[in-house]
Amino acid sequence: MHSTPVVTVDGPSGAGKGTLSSLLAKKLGWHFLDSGAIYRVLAVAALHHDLPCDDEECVVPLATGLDVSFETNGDSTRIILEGEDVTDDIRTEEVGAVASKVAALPRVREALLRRQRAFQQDPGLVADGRDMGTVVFPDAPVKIFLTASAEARAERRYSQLKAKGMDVNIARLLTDIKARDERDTQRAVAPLVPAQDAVIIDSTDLDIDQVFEKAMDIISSRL
Ligand SMILES: Nc1ncnc2c1ncn2[C@@H]1O[C@H](COP(=O)(O)OP(=O)(O)OP(=O)(O)O)[C@@H](O)[C@H]1O
Ligand SMILES: Nc1ccn([C@@H]2O[C@H](COP(=O)(O)O)[C@@H](O)[C@H]2O)c(=O)n1
Repeated sequence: MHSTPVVTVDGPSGAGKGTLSSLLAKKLGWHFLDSGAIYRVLAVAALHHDLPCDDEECVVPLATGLDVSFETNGDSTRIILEGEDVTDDIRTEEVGAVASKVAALPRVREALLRRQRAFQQDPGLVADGRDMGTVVFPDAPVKIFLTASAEARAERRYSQLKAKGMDVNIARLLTDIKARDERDTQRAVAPLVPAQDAVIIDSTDLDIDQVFEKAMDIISSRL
């Protein structure tokens, strides 16, 4: 068994996993894995290469040889795919939707396992995703499942995209979030479910500081 500690943060889209995980990683001085970014990069690569995103035979070789690097400089990380900076391109709702399609392919998930586990390095790792506590790091000593109502998550996404100057529609965002929840929870392999030993935080009525405080309490009690 690996001795480097891992805190896993799983949950549905827009629950605040990325925000919480990066705050925790900073506070603890640990590494941070944004596993969703890997699925998003794979989605962009499939789109660039014009591959059918639901065809396992086509996507598995791409996942296995995915030429991606995460270049961290202080607080910012640039994501480079095949020599091209795709940091901003991977964050659209469209790419998120394609990511959830490639993520439903069992052999694609298998092909990305080793790449994700390689992030487990001293002094510790905070891992953000859907199956961090159930599949990728089942022995993690601290597992958090962060959720919020679909309406709260759509509102958060709306504010986030509006702040970036994007033209967004809240009803459409809510529909997209529900569709992504459906795909992520109903897929045959590594569906989105809390690990049996996860602590659930419902952030619907909590601000970021309150969520962070709860998570730090959980970590202190388990480590
Ligand atoms: N508790 C909270 N209250 C209000 N807004 C929040 C809260 N947590 C996060 N947010 C905001 O919600 C938006 C989405 O958060 P974030 O990107 O961390 O979610 P996520 O779960 O990582 O989503 P995804 O899985 O789709 O990447 C961000 O703008 C973030 O600032
Ligand atoms: N461990 C994970 C992480 C992500 N996914 C899929 O990727 C999509 C995009 O993820 P974001 O967290 O960046 O929104 C997501 O909807 C999942 O389908 C996954 O399957 N497993």
